[in-house]
Amino acid sequence: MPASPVERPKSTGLHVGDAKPGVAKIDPIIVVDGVRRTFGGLTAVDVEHLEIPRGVITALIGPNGAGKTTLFNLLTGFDKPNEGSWTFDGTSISGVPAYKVARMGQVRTFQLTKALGLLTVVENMKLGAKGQRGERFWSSLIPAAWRKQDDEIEERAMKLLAKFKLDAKSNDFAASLSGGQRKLLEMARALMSQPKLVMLDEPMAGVNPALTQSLLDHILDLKDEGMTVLFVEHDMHMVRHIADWVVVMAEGRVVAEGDPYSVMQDPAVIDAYLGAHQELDLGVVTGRYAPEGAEAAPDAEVQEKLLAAGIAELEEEEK
Ligand SMILES: Nc1ncnc2c1ncn2[C@@H]1O[C@H](COP(=O)(O)OP(=O)(O)OP(=O)(O)O)[C@@H](O)[C@H]1O
Repeated sequence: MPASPVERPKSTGLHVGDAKPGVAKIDPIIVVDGVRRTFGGLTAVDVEHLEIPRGVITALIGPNGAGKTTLFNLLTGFDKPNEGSWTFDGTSISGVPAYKVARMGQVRTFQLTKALGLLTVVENMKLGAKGQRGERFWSSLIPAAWRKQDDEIEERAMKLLAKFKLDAKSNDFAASLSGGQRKLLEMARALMSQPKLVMLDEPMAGVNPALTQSLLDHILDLKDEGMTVLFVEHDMHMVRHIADWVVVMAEGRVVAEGDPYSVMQDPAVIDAYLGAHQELDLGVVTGRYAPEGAEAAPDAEVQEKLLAAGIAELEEEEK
């Protein structure tokens, strides 16, 4: 039997006034204004105003094609908008390239590509370290300084790998890892740069149940260690139990915001996005339960709305 998880309370009181799209946060780490990105005639992102709260876990959800990944790419400097601006930690970073954004403390996980799979696990980790002296011309002329820093980086990498239970695999090719281990490596690599904000793109995709708990615990640990987490995810069980705040996008816009319990009971969100598979409760593995007064699994009510929307019937017919 796995040990009972330590209960980790959700953060509340994050916003000012009613929870509606664009609502101001008490302490935002990211503030987005008028960001629009089009591809030909298609508007992929059209966000009027969005604030991401600091020091907590925010989920970005929405149907396929809602613009979540495009917004991630814009905020991290991997893509450029047609218009709009945003700040990170009070500094404008619109138009700042990805490597500089990462150096400022805002990192995202990126998928282990084929090329990175041909590097070892520890080599992947070293790529995540920022400001490596060996990259700079003058200091690279002093091999002793370079080696000392390389040793420090390797030591940090091995400590993180031990935390993520990947240390025994440090010299294996990254391509040999399982889907879940890859996700852990992607997260560990992001932490090499000691970030303030970690952005995770579908952390649960391809993860088998054996590693689910470990992955969720690591994400909750990031928050406990003082980092802000923003993640895109389709797995609603995870969103409900991990997120302190949820932002819903559809057709490029932010259509709803709020704590997970309210957002997931919003009929507009259910209609637009949620399936009928809400019956599982992850509180048992994450130690995150619904606050007093909120229904963790509002199954009967949700089921009713789904029936009204014709979604539950559809599921029945498909069986
Ligand atoms: N490079 C591109 N060129 C053309 N269209 C693009 C490009 N990138 C994204 N799009 C389009 O922009 C829209 C938003 O895509 P995006 O990938 O951001 O959505 P998403 O919410 O992340 O979806 P998913 O959940 O399926 O990953 C989609 O209609 C997509 O086809």
